[in-house]
Amino acid sequence: MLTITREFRFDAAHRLFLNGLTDRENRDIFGQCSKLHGHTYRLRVTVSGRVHPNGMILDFTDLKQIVDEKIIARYDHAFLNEWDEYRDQPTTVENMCLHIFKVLFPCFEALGAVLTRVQICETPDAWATVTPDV
Ligand SMILES: Nc1nc2c(c(=O)[nH]1)N=C([C@H](O)[C@H](O)COP(=O)(O)OP(=O)(O)OP(=O)(O)O)CN2
Ligand SMILES: [Zn+2]
Repeated sequence: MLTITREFRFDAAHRLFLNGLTDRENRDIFGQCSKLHGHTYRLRVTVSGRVHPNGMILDFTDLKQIVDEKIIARYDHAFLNEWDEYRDQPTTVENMCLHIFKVLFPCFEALGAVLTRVQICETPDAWATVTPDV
């Protein structure tokens, strides 16, 4: 399969916790990550589709515009826990990937491309990846 990928970066703060638990209980589960801290996240977005006569699946500029508008504008320099999508679930890279995939999929579908992978790196050596169900 032929795909194209663009990488984005955003800085955001978060803390990992479960609603309804005490600070002590959250600290037992999430350790230091239950305290407020931040990351420079790297987000990789991959799409596939047919190669158009211009030689492109999708212009990287259009890909960037969509991701900037739908994701980066909301998440860069944000406190992630404040967003509705994380009201009832922790701001792990797993949940972030699942949410971003859900948001972006229809945007690329409207342009005739298929979102095939979303990957978020929280640190240089820890990340999550989501691909569509087959
Ligand atoms: N499966 C997941 N595990 C963890 C996540 C996650 O999103 N998914 N997130 C965190 C925290 O956000 C934490 O900030 C991760 O930072 P990290 O530096 O990796 O923390 P560590 O203590 O594990 O690494 P050190 O290199 O020892 O500082 C935690 N887990
Ligand atoms: Zn963290």
